[in-house]
Amino acid sequence: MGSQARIGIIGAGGWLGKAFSQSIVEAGIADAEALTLSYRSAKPDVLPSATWTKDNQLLVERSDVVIVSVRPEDFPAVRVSAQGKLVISVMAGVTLEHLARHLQTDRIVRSLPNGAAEVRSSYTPWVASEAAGEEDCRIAQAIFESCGTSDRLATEADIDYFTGLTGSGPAFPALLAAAMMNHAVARGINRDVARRGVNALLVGAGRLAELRADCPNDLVETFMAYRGTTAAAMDAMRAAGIDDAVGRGLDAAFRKSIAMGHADAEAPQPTASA
Ligand SMILES: NC(=O)c1ccc[n+]([C@@H]2O[C@H](COP(=O)([O-])OP(=O)(O)OC[C@H]3O[C@@H](n4cnc5c(N)ncnc54)[C@H](OP(=O)(O)O)[C@@H]3O)[C@@H](O)[C@H]2O)c1
Ligand code: PRO
Repeated sequence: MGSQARIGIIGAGGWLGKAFSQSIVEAGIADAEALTLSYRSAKPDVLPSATWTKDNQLLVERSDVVIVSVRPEDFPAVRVSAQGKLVISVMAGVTLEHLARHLQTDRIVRSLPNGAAEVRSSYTPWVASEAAGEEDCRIAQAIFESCGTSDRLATEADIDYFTGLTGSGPAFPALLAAAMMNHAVARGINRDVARRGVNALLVGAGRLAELRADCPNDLVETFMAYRGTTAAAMDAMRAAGIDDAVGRGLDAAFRKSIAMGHADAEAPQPTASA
């Protein structure tokens, strides 16, 4: 499809929809003029040369590839027929089977990016339906790589697991950083200074990980080997159950993703209309 790909994004006014529409143009996968972007409330003030619409069926008709980027609870209200089109979903917990039934196409890629797509640093795992062809998979992978890195996974259950691991993932360093900042402020450190310090270490840790590409266990051992302040802190955090807490969190995210898929299966069948 090259630069002539006609791509539609349902929910293009949202966090991921905006990131994808911009990264697709930046990467030269499609010109802005070849994008049809839908919104529900306010028309976003980006990509003015794309076609913006509230009509999702019109979007489907104008597109070869349709990306669905609404929240899972809003998906039932997206009543379109995408027969014969490639659909790429970024929605958490919405199964391939439900996507095919609801959108009336068997060419589906189910993916799970993360919020770092906004800074073109998402990690996006994906799976494809049996009917999705080689060219479908190639364009999907190119779209994901326009805003970060990506892997095709073996099974749909793996996507449910990665929904917590990397889809929700950027929230977890943020959770750790919030705990650190709260601790510093409780110790009487100025809030702005604590925020700058903690934000800087998040960015620095990310850049170090990018540069060294070490296994996280190796990085932990490198710090442990000093047997100094860092090891004292990490020993205390482990003794307090940090590994168990993280495991419980990832299990909870996996269960939630599966439960969302089951809820979909019980949802009433929509009637296709614009
Ligand atoms: N953000 C993440 O970190 C992340 C990571 C992985 C996967 N996801 C998945 O990605 C999807 C989008 O997430 P998000 O964070 O981008 O959510 P978001 O910021 O809330 O964006 C969703 C957008 O969809 C719009 N919308 C809802 N119904 C619509 C309709 N019928 N037609 C057109 N637009 C419609 C909403 O419009 P309004 O302005 O009217 O609400 C909103 O702008 C979700 O399914 C989520 O599970 C998100
Ligand atoms: N954000 C969405 C959620 O929390 C999907 C993964 C990350 O459900």
